[in-house]
Amino acid sequence: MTRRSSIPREVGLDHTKDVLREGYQYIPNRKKAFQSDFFESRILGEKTVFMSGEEAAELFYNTDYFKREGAAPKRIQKTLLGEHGVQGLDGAQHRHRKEMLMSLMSEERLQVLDQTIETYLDQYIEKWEKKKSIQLYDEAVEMIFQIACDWAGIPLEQHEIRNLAPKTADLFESPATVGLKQFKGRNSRIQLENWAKDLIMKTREKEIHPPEKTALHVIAWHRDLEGKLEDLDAVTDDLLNIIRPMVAISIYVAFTAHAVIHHPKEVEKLRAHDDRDAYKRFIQEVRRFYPFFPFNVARVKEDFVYRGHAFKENDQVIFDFHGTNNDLKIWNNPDLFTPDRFKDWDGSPFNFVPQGGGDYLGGHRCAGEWITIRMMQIFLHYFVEKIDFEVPPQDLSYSMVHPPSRPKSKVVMKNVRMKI
Ligand code: HEM
Repeated sequence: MTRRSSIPREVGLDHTKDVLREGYQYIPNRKKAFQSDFFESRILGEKTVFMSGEEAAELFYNTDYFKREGAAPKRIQKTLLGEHGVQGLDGAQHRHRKEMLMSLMSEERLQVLDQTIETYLDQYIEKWEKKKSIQLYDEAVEMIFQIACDWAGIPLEQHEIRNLAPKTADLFESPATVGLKQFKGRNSRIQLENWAKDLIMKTREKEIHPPEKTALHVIAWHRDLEGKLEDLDAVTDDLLNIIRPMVAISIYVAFTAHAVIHHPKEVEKLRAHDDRDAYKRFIQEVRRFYPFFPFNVARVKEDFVYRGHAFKENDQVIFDFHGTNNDLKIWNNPDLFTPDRFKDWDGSPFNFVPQGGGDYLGGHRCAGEWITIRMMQIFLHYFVEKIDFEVPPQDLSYSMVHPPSRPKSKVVMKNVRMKI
């Protein structure tokens, strides 16, 4: 029996190649062509409902309808996420682990992070002053790796910084790749898992003593729902779920610098007012405007009907982050970089979703959104108020096809100087 549906369907056997060819624009292009926020297509040999926009976000993040178990493709688990992370959990197990991760995000711990970021930035700027030019993205990867480990209570040897910082970047640079780059990402994941496992075992065996409330301490001593010490593979992924995405903020740091370079009038506004809200609005606009993760995948929990479409248990669904952040129904002139639009933003958890939507504890919204915003704000403050730099000719364009995108030149800055 064929299924009836009011959702438009893209004809053809399989559209995986179109997804790879069009990248961030695959869903928005069809949304426009079908004049619909929902459409059905086939990718990786599976019938899939694609959805975009505010209503779609509300549906996607409803855990009565969708689950994450068995949703993420293996190539993403073996690079970005790990096979035992919270991303693949549902229900009570998910909530229990997510509560532990969210406990790391207290105001007290975020203030410690703010200070740590400033300390490292001051040290790095001293180093940059001695160089003719720097590549901001690479510097940020190395610096934020140390910031993350310091904040997480992880002891680091000098040689580990050079070895592990770029490997951490491999995890978020490789998921959408094939061949050698994918192989490199998988290898880096194995090495980082060994490193994280070793840190957790040493903590449990009291060979090292990370301070209380740090991520390493909290994660290593976490107990499961039955009160037993959490499974080693699970906590290994939890620890990497802190370090890896903190390092990934390097991409946003590069895009923040990109926005500073391209929007001098907006920078002038920041200088004129120097108020925290203006800085926050600028950062929110960076997160809305620039592409990061294009979309995410889930599976239908139990049969249900929505918009006349029969969703069947285990069907694949994909939700569009970038297209929602640029949706004409939500944002006026989404192609313009306009931080002031956030003066009127209603704060909905479903219409601005650079790091997912919905609820932090009950759902899969990113655990590190507050860290991301604060770290970006501090970097922005340094770019605007604390340092001078020149921008030599370079290719600052970025891809709208291959995720995660970033400025091609990695943002070269010349003659970086601390302002007097
Ligand atoms: C670079 C900036 C970041 C971006 C663009 C980002 C984006 C995302 C996205 C799109 C999701 C998936 C939401 C969903 O499942 O639908 C997610 C989940 C997650 N993120 Fe982030 N993130 C960032 C930074 C961070 C940071 C700094 C941390 C931790 C310190 C973090 C920890 C997590 C965790 C643990 C999850 C899984 C949540 C769950 O499944 O319940 N992220 N993030």
